[in-house]
Amino acid sequence: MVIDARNLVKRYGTLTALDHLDIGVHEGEVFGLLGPNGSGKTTAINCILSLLEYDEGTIEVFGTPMTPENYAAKRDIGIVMQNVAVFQELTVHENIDYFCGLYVTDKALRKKLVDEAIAFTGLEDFRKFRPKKLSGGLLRRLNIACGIAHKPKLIILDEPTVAVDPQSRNKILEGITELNRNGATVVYTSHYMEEVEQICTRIMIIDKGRAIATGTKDELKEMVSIGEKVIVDAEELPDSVMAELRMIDGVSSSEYVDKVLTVVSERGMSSLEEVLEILKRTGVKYSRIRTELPTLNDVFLEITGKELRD
Ligand SMILES: Nc1ncnc2c1ncn2[C@@H]1O[C@H](COP(=O)(O)OP(=O)(O)OP(=O)(O)O)[C@@H](O)[C@H]1O
Repeated sequence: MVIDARNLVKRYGTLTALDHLDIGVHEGEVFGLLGPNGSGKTTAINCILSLLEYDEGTIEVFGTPMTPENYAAKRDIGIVMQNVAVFQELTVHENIDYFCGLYVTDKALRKKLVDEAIAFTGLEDFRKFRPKKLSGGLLRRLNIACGIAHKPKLIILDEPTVAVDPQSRNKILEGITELNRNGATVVYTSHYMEEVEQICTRIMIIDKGRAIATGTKDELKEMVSIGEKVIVDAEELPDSVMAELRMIDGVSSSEYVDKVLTVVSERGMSSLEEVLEILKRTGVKYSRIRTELPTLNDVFLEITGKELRD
């Protein structure tokens, strides 16, 4: 296992930020830590990296106990923190060279690695720029380049796309997938379920410092009792039609709010055909129709009773 953290407890005064949390990350995974703001993602990462003391538990990284002095392990870890941490007085190139130089002393090798990191993050045109001249998205890309230039075996990214424009966000997500394809194990924290679904091979959903579910996105979605949702924009919907919709075999709930009809089926069931048949037969005027499969938000909602994006 690349990371084997067991029974982690971290308290800040009376607040328990990590509550007997186990995190196991296997080689080659893109492991997603998904949870709302304040659920303990950053705290968990900081404990794993030995940047933060914890109250209980054990942590091994690359099979060795993780301590602040475990430099052998640290050399093989790339960290991209939530807050951009670069030197304002250094250029893009100098920043990446500085961080890479913490791990790589051979100048020729370092030059090659820095150039690769610049190309990888698409910063070629900004080599000589200082951070304050960069947009938010480019700054994030610089932050990533600084964390990964030395080609670490394990890359930990803590919410690297917060407040990033869609173009940079896509570039970042594609880049992470590519790093993984090139052999890095990745730990990715986020409160955006779409991102985690897009790039992570296995996901742990956490809430209040506790793991509430772990698995592939398909495994997690199998945990929810609902199946497909049919969503229809309809100007008007008489109660008699609502009553008929509720009678469809396998429908677990239906509601009509703000001119939007939502019919939810039980797991493994679909009601699209019947919904359409009833709407047509009863002459209900409708416009847009779409279906949605369960999301990770539904998993979160069903287990915790609240939305992931509170
Ligand atoms: N230094 C600290 N002192 C006291 N409480 C803290 C400290 N750092 C974090 N906390 C609290 O611990 C809990 C977990 O915070 P943490 O930052 O790990 O969550 P997170 O999931 O990373 O959230 P975010 O996405 O907002 O960073 C929160 O309730 C937070 O307020």
